[in-house]
Amino acid sequence: MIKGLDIQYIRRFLVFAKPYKGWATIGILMLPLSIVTNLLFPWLTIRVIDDYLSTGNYDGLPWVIGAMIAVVAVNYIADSCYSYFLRKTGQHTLFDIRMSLFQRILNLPRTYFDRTPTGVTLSRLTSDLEAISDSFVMGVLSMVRDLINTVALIILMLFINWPLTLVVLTVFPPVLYITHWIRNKLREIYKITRSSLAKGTGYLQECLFGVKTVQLYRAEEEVEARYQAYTQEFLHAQMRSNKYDAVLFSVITGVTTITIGLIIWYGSGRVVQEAVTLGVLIAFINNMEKVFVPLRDFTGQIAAIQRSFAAFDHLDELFQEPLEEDGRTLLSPADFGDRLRTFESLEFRDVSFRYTQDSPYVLKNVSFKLEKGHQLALVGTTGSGKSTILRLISKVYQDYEGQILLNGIELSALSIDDSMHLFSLMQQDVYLFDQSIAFNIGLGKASISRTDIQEAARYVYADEFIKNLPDGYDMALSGNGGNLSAGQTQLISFARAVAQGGQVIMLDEATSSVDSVTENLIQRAISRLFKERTVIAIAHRLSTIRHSDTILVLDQGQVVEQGTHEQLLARNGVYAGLLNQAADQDGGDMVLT
Ligand SMILES: Nc1ncnc2c1ncn2[C@@H]1O[C@H](COP(=O)(O)OP(=O)(O)OP(=O)(O)O)[C@@H](O)[C@H]1O
Repeated sequence: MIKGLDIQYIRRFLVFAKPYKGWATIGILMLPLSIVTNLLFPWLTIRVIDDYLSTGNYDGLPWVIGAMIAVVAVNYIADSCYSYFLRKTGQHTLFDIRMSLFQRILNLPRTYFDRTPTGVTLSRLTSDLEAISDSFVMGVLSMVRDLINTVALIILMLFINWPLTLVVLTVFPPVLYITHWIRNKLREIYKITRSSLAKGTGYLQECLFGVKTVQLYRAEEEVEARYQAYTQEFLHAQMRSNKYDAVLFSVITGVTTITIGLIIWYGSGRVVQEAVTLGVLIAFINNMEKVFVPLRDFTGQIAAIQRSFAAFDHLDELFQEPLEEDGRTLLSPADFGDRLRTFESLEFRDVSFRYTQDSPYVLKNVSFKLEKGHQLALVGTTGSGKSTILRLISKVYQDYEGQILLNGIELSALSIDDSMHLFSLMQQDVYLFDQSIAFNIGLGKASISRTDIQEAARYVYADEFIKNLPDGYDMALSGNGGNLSAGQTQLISFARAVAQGGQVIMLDEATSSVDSVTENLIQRAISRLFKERTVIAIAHRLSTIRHSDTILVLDQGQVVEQGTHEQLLARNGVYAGLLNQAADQDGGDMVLT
């Protein structure tokens, strides 16, 4: 009844259980013991009734009763060990799946995050894994045991009295048909349930992230209405699945009762004719419970297992997401030797790029060269492609046309680790974790010392303000640096980039205005970097732009002008126009946006 695809999933995920096969083996070895003791009990019941109670000969009866007690005890122990060891295997396996998924998510390309809301990924790691833990690990274990027990019981019943067993078996085909039909229905519904839950979680995550904006713009009602729509979809799917669950449950309960009635009706007639003993009839009535109750539970477990198959489906999708470097042939360190030890040059040759196959080009034949010790400023109106250039250098996106040469080597042939160690990125939209300032500066450099962290902060003039904060470098940040000012956040981002130790600084200059003292520190840090390092900067402030050896002016993805500040001013073209525009709006340092 398990479809080919399901078996494929199970196989794929069973690989994770391999390290725990010792525990699984102990659990599985308990199964025959559980089955044998389960069969011995009805057999001993028949013996007690037919050989002792019906004949009035009680010699040896205490031994048989003793044996029955021992059988029950062994059955109990075998069942407990079976559940304990297999659950332990399941839970450790899930732990490994969770860690492996998390690691994979961290390495997925940016395109995945562009098209997938964060909440959807979040629900894969939380509710989908929970569904597998609750339903698959627990459900499958009891289902397998119940199924084997039921088959074994039916075989025993056939041996004891086949005509009575045939009475029982006549009801099996309709029951199996109904179970199969409802199973398919439930599977469809569980898929909807999980995807609406994921959508709801995604939206919830987005709302909580932007709750301040929601409150500021009084958008509570609008946001609530959308959340209600998602949760309502979830509720409807749940209601539908409840309906099928209820039908299934009552069908099985009804069938059990009818079959017991049939057995009593047919069996008592045979007892009167002395074709069946009383012990056999009583054992059959008892066995009915043992055949149908697992069948009823089995259908309940099927519902839970459907839920976990839908979850497997989602996790499998995530495991199938290609990693950025999948399918690419990369050069190994042996191929490029020590040509990447120090930064020499970075060259764009006719680079064109679009984010997706069906979207327009955002970079068109861009060419420039950055030499060691030089500074390059990227200038242009919003959306002209400046950040995209930095993203291509950082290998956040890779499928560009043309050539990007790092020290003469094609960038797409290098792994992120082999190329990115030469660069440090100073982001505008820096993310600060809810950890200490020291942790945030040293991010990604597990072995960095406190002295090096302080050195990096001193280099960008951040040391003084950090030392004046309560707890200094150990001050805990919260809410993405919500307890710092915008300027302080920028300085920490600068310190983080310097601590990374890259030879080329990629700066995405912030446009937001900060207080004049911090602004002064930021300007001093930038001019120090421009004097001492190789820099490629998305520059907005005239003071930053003027420090650059080369200014690249971009317009709608194309390089329209290239030169020094003086050369471009003399040209009186796009750059001069941008400057004039900024001069009209600004009082102090001009900001080109
Ligand atoms: N992840 C993305 N997916 C699809 N299109 C994108 C993506 N990021 C940017 N774009 C598009 O690419 C174009 C260039 O964007 P880019 O961020 O490089 O501009 P920019 O010059 O850095 O702008 P700004 O100064 O406003 O930051 C824009 O039209 C933008 O809409």
